[in-house]
Amino acid sequence: MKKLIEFKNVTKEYNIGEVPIKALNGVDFIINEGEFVVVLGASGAGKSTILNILGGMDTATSGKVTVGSQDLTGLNEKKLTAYRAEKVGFVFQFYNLIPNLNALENVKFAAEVCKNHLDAKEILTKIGLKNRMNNFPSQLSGGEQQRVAIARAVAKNPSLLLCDEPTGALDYVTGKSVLKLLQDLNRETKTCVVLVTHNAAIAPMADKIIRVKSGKIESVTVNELKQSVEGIEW
Ligand SMILES: Nc1ncnc2c1ncn2[C@@H]1O[C@H](COP(=O)(O)OP(=O)(O)OP(=O)(O)O)[C@@H](O)[C@H]1O
Repeated sequence: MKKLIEFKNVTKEYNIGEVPIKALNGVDFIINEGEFVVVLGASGAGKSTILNILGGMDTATSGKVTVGSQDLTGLNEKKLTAYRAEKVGFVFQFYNLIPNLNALENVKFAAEVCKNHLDAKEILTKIGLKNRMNNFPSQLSGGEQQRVAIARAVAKNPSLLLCDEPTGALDYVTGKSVLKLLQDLNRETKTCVVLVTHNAAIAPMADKIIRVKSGKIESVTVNELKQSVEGIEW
Protein backbone atom coordinates (compact mmCIF):
# COMPACT_ATOMS: atom_id res chain seq x y z
CA MET A 1 0.00 0.00 0.00
CA LYS A 2 1.19 3.51 -0.80
CA LYS A 3 2.07 5.87 2.02
CA LEU A 4 -0.06 9.03 2.26
CA ILE A 5 0.86 10.54 5.63
CA GLU A 6 3.98 10.45 7.76
CA PHE A 7 4.64 12.02 11.16
CA LYS A 8 8.36 11.86 12.01
CA ASN A 9 9.45 12.76 15.52
CA VAL A 10 6.78 15.47 15.74
CA THR A 11 6.60 17.71 18.79
CA LYS A 12 4.16 20.47 19.65
CA GLU A 13 4.77 22.86 22.51
CA TYR A 14 2.45 25.53 23.79
CA ASN A 15 4.15 28.32 25.65
CA ILE A 16 1.47 29.70 27.88
CA GLY A 17 2.54 30.66 31.37
CA GLU A 18 5.84 29.64 32.96
CA VAL A 19 5.97 25.98 32.05
CA PRO A 20 5.69 24.97 28.38
CA ILE A 21 3.03 22.34 27.64
CA LYS A 22 4.25 19.46 25.48
CA ALA A 23 1.06 18.49 23.66
CA LEU A 24 3.04 16.13 21.39
CA ASN A 25 6.37 14.64 22.32
CA GLY A 26 8.11 12.67 19.55
CA VAL A 27 5.16 11.34 17.56
CA ASP A 28 5.80 8.88 14.71
CA PHE A 29 3.27 7.10 12.51
CA ILE A 30 2.44 6.30 8.91
CA ILE A 31 -1.01 6.24 7.29
CA ASN A 32 -1.50 4.70 3.86
CA GLU A 33 -3.77 5.80 1.03
CA GLY A 34 -7.37 4.73 1.44
CA GLU A 35 -7.06 3.76 5.10
CA PHE A 36 -9.74 4.35 7.71
CA VAL A 37 -7.80 5.33 10.82
CA VAL A 38 -9.15 5.77 14.33
CA VAL A 39 -7.06 7.86 16.75
CA LEU A 40 -7.83 6.97 20.37
CA GLY A 41 -6.75 8.45 23.68
CA ALA A 42 -7.93 10.02 26.90
CA SER A 43 -8.85 13.68 27.17
CA GLY A 44 -5.74 15.85 26.77
CA ALA A 45 -3.69 13.03 25.20
CA GLY A 46 -2.95 15.06 22.05
CA LYS A 47 -5.48 13.68 19.55
CA SER A 48 -6.87 17.01 18.35
CA THR A 49 -3.36 18.43 18.17
CA ILE A 50 -2.40 15.65 15.74
CA LEU A 51 -5.53 16.29 13.67
CA ASN A 52 -4.98 20.05 13.64
CA ILE A 53 -1.39 19.66 12.43
CA LEU A 54 -2.48 17.14 9.81
CA GLY A 55 -5.17 19.53 8.59
CA GLY A 56 -2.81 22.49 8.36
CA MET A 57 -4.70 24.35 11.07
CA ASP A 58 -1.69 24.27 13.35
CA THR A 59 2.03 23.68 12.84
CA ALA A 60 4.48 21.35 14.56
CA THR A 61 7.16 22.85 16.82
CA SER A 62 9.70 20.33 15.44
CA GLY A 63 9.79 17.15 13.39
CA LYS A 64 8.42 16.46 9.94
CA VAL A 65 4.87 16.00 8.64
CA THR A 66 4.33 14.88 5.06
CA VAL A 67 1.05 14.38 3.20
CA GLY A 68 1.52 12.94 -0.28
CA SER A 69 4.46 14.78 -1.79
CA GLN A 70 3.97 17.85 0.43
CA ASP A 71 6.10 18.59 3.48
CA LEU A 72 3.68 20.53 5.69
CA THR A 73 6.44 21.64 8.03
CA GLY A 74 8.08 23.54 5.18
CA LEU A 75 4.99 25.39 3.95
CA ASN A 76 4.47 29.10 4.45
CA GLU A 77 1.10 30.42 5.64
CA LYS A 78 -0.21 30.98 2.12
CA LYS A 79 0.66 27.46 0.95
CA LEU A 80 -0.72 25.96 4.14
CA THR A 81 -4.02 27.76 3.53
CA ALA A 82 -4.11 26.40 -0.03
CA TYR A 83 -3.38 22.89 1.28
CA ARG A 84 -6.18 23.18 3.84
CA ALA A 85 -8.65 24.49 1.26
CA GLU A 86 -7.87 22.03 -1.53
CA LYS A 87 -6.81 18.80 0.10
CA VAL A 88 -8.58 18.46 3.42
CA GLY A 89 -12.20 17.92 4.40
CA PHE A 90 -13.09 18.58 8.04
CA VAL A 91 -15.92 17.23 10.15
CA PHE A 92 -16.21 18.48 13.73
CA GLN A 93 -18.33 17.56 16.74
CA PHE A 94 -20.43 20.69 16.27
CA TYR A 95 -21.39 20.95 12.67
CA ASN A 96 -20.33 24.56 12.07
CA LEU A 97 -22.85 25.11 9.30
CA ILE A 98 -23.64 28.65 8.19
CA PRO A 99 -27.08 29.34 9.72
CA ASN A 100 -28.46 31.59 6.99
CA LEU A 101 -27.52 29.27 4.12
CA ASN A 102 -29.62 26.19 3.34
CA ALA A 103 -28.10 22.70 3.17
CA LEU A 104 -27.32 22.91 -0.54
CA GLU A 105 -25.82 26.39 -0.24
CA ASN A 106 -23.69 25.29 2.71
CA VAL A 107 -22.19 22.48 0.64
CA LYS A 108 -21.74 24.61 -2.48
CA PHE A 109 -20.20 27.50 -0.60
CA ALA A 110 -17.40 25.29 0.72
CA ALA A 111 -16.88 23.10 -2.33
CA GLU A 112 -16.96 25.48 -5.23
CA VAL A 113 -13.70 27.18 -4.33
CA CYS A 114 -11.96 23.82 -4.92
CA LYS A 115 -10.75 22.92 -8.38
CA ASN A 116 -11.88 19.31 -8.48
CA HIS A 117 -15.03 19.63 -6.43
CA LEU A 118 -17.95 17.24 -6.82
CA ASP A 119 -21.57 18.12 -7.50
CA ALA A 120 -23.23 19.31 -4.27
CA LYS A 121 -26.70 18.01 -5.20
CA GLU A 122 -25.33 14.58 -6.07
CA ILE A 123 -23.48 14.27 -2.78
CA LEU A 124 -26.48 15.39 -0.70
CA THR A 125 -28.66 12.89 -2.54
CA LYS A 126 -26.16 10.10 -1.94
CA ILE A 127 -26.03 11.02 1.72
CA GLY A 128 -29.82 10.73 2.03
CA LEU A 129 -30.71 14.42 2.09
CA LYS A 130 -32.32 14.81 -1.33
CA ASN A 131 -35.50 16.18 0.22
CA ARG A 132 -33.81 18.46 2.73
CA MET A 133 -31.55 20.47 0.43
CA ASN A 134 -33.58 23.64 0.83
CA ASN A 135 -33.76 23.43 4.60
CA PHE A 136 -31.75 25.70 6.85
CA PRO A 137 -29.59 24.14 9.61
CA SER A 138 -32.13 25.13 12.31
CA GLN A 139 -34.74 23.05 10.47
CA LEU A 140 -32.57 19.91 10.53
CA SER A 141 -31.89 17.40 13.31
CA GLY A 142 -28.37 17.02 14.73
CA GLY A 143 -27.80 13.89 12.65
CA GLU A 144 -29.00 15.62 9.48
CA GLN A 145 -26.79 18.64 10.18
CA GLN A 146 -23.80 16.34 10.62
CA ARG A 147 -24.67 14.70 7.27
CA VAL A 148 -24.65 18.14 5.64
CA ALA A 149 -21.26 18.81 7.27
CA ILE A 150 -19.96 15.50 5.90
CA ALA A 151 -21.39 16.33 2.44
CA ARG A 152 -19.66 19.71 2.65
CA ALA A 153 -16.33 18.05 3.46
CA VAL A 154 -16.68 15.30 0.85
CA ALA A 155 -17.84 17.64 -1.96
CA LYS A 156 -14.41 19.25 -1.96
CA ASN A 157 -13.13 15.89 -3.18
CA PRO A 158 -10.34 15.99 -0.60
CA SER A 159 -7.32 13.68 -0.35
CA LEU A 160 -8.01 13.42 3.33
CA LEU A 161 -11.13 13.53 5.51
CA LEU A 162 -10.43 14.55 9.12
CA CYS A 163 -13.13 13.97 11.73
CA ASP A 164 -12.83 15.20 15.32
CA GLU A 165 -15.39 13.44 17.56
CA PRO A 166 -17.97 13.54 14.75
CA THR A 167 -20.59 11.70 16.82
CA GLY A 168 -19.87 13.50 20.10
CA ALA A 169 -23.12 15.47 20.03
CA LEU A 170 -25.34 12.70 18.66
CA ASP A 171 -27.38 9.92 20.28
CA TYR A 172 -26.27 6.31 19.91
CA VAL A 173 -28.35 5.36 16.85
CA THR A 174 -27.74 8.61 14.97
CA GLY A 175 -24.03 8.48 15.84
CA LYS A 176 -23.84 4.97 14.51
CA SER A 177 -25.50 5.97 11.23
CA VAL A 178 -22.98 8.82 10.83
CA LEU A 179 -20.10 6.37 11.41
CA LYS A 180 -21.64 4.02 8.84
CA LEU A 181 -21.82 6.87 6.36
CA LEU A 182 -18.13 7.64 6.92
CA GLN A 183 -17.21 3.97 6.59
CA ASP A 184 -19.25 3.61 3.37
CA LEU A 185 -17.72 6.78 1.89
CA ASN A 186 -14.24 5.49 2.69
CA ARG A 187 -15.01 2.16 1.05
CA GLU A 188 -16.55 3.66 -2.06
CA THR A 189 -14.31 6.66 -2.71
CA LYS A 190 -11.09 5.32 -1.13
CA THR A 191 -10.65 8.70 0.56
CA CYS A 192 -8.42 8.35 3.59
CA VAL A 193 -10.38 9.03 6.80
CA VAL A 194 -8.72 9.94 10.11
CA LEU A 195 -11.23 9.94 12.95
CA VAL A 196 -10.42 11.12 16.46
CA THR A 197 -12.48 9.77 19.34
CA HIS A 198 -12.27 8.65 22.94
CA ASN A 199 -14.74 5.84 22.23
CA ALA A 200 -12.40 2.83 22.09
CA ALA A 201 -15.33 0.54 21.23
CA ILE A 202 -15.34 1.70 17.61
CA ALA A 203 -11.73 0.59 17.00
CA PRO A 204 -12.82 -2.60 15.14
CA MET A 205 -14.24 -0.49 12.28
CA ALA A 206 -10.77 0.87 11.42
CA ASP A 207 -7.95 -0.40 9.21
CA LYS A 208 -5.50 1.11 11.66
CA ILE A 209 -5.79 2.22 15.29
CA ILE A 210 -3.38 4.83 16.66
CA ARG A 211 -3.43 5.10 20.46
CA VAL A 212 -2.12 8.34 21.96
CA LYS A 213 -1.13 8.81 25.58
CA SER A 214 0.33 11.95 27.17
CA GLY A 215 1.58 13.34 23.86
CA LYS A 216 3.21 10.09 22.75
CA ILE A 217 2.15 7.20 20.56
CA GLU A 218 1.24 4.29 22.79
CA SER A 219 0.62 1.85 19.92
CA VAL A 220 -0.22 1.58 16.23
CA THR A 221 -2.30 -1.48 15.42
CA VAL A 222 -3.21 -2.76 11.97
CA ASN A 223 -6.64 -4.35 12.14
CA GLU A 224 -6.78 -7.38 9.85
CA LEU A 225 -10.39 -8.17 10.75
CA LYS A 226 -12.09 -4.88 10.06
CA GLN A 227 -15.77 -4.87 10.99
CA SER A 228 -18.76 -3.07 9.63
CA VAL A 229 -20.16 -0.49 12.08
CA GLU A 230 -23.51 -2.29 12.13
CA GLY A 231 -21.83 -5.25 13.80
CA ILE A 232 -20.29 -3.21 16.63
CA GLU A 233 -22.17 -2.45 19.87
CA TRP A 234 -21.12 -0.13 22.68
N1 LIG B 1 -4.01 26.24 22.17
C1 LIG B 1 -3.51 25.60 23.24
N2 LIG B 1 -2.82 26.25 24.17
C2 LIG B 1 -2.29 25.63 25.23
N3 LIG B 1 -2.40 24.31 25.46
C3 LIG B 1 -3.08 23.60 24.57
C4 LIG B 1 -3.68 24.19 23.41
N4 LIG B 1 -4.30 23.21 22.70
C5 LIG B 1 -4.10 22.07 23.38
N5 LIG B 1 -3.38 22.29 24.50
C6 LIG B 1 -2.94 21.27 25.48
O1 LIG B 1 -2.30 20.22 24.76
C7 LIG B 1 -2.67 18.96 25.30
C8 LIG B 1 -3.29 18.09 24.21
O2 LIG B 1 -4.55 18.65 23.84
P1 LIG B 1 -5.51 18.01 22.72
O3 LIG B 1 -6.64 18.97 22.53
O4 LIG B 1 -4.71 17.63 21.54
O5 LIG B 1 -6.03 16.70 23.47
P2 LIG B 1 -7.16 15.68 23.04
O6 LIG B 1 -6.58 14.32 23.16
O7 LIG B 1 -7.73 16.06 21.73
O8 LIG B 1 -8.23 15.90 24.20
P3 LIG B 1 -9.86 15.91 24.17
O9 LIG B 1 -10.27 14.48 23.97
O10 LIG B 1 -10.22 16.40 25.53
O11 LIG B 1 -10.29 16.83 23.08
C9 LIG B 1 -3.58 19.25 26.48
O12 LIG B 1 -2.79 19.25 27.64
C10 LIG B 1 -4.11 20.63 26.18
O13 LIG B 1 -4.43 21.30 27.36
